Amino acid sequence: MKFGVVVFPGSNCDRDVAYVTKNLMGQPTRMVWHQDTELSDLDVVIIPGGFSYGDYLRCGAIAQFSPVMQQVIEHAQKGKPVLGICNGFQVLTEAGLLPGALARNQDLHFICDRVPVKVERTDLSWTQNYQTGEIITLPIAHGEGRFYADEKTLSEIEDNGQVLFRYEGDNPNGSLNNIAGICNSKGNVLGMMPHPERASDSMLGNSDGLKLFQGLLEKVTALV
Ligand SMILES: N[C@@H](CCC(=O)O)C(=O)O
Repeated sequence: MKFGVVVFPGSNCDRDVAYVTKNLMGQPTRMVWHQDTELSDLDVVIIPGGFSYGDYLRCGAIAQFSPVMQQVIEHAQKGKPVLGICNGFQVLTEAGLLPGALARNQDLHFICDRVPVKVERTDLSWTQNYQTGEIITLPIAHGEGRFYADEKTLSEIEDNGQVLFRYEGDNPNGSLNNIAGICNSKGNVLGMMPHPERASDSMLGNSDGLKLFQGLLEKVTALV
């Protein structure tokens, strides 16, 4: 399975993601510069964390206009997997591939921590290797991670079962309904604020995030 990792000016988790897909999972992985407009060789597109365009205006607000994004949208429209981690999640909401928005954390501080996260749904490839209701620990590092959606959108997200990950216990950033990660209605686009790639190598003391990437290898057809 071939992975593509999108790189914007200011991305800083691109190599961490590639380390997981290439070194830990042994899958072909291509770094995709944001001006690249050819993604047809890829099975999975990952938009990594970081500070694309210096987080000017709003996180992800400028990256959505990069040339690569039109191809990312087409990739998603074909039902192929797209994962946005942290800044990648912000880019996906800005691009309209996921509902809602990520606003500044409620205390207006950048948060860097490890937090318990509950896996809500396990019938999609992304989460099939977890148990429903399992509490995992994942790193977070963001200034704009407070998930927000208007009332109607929020109830649609909940009613459709689009919440895959929820903060357990303390809500670190004020996200509505403790939302940490959502998918689109088809299930093939996932955005999450926690960083699974930073919790994938047991050498770092936590590999709770690895199962998410491994899930993609085993049953991609279950995504749609
Ligand atoms: N720059 C973004 C995300 C950071 C990241 O992706 O790690 C923020 O502060 O909200």
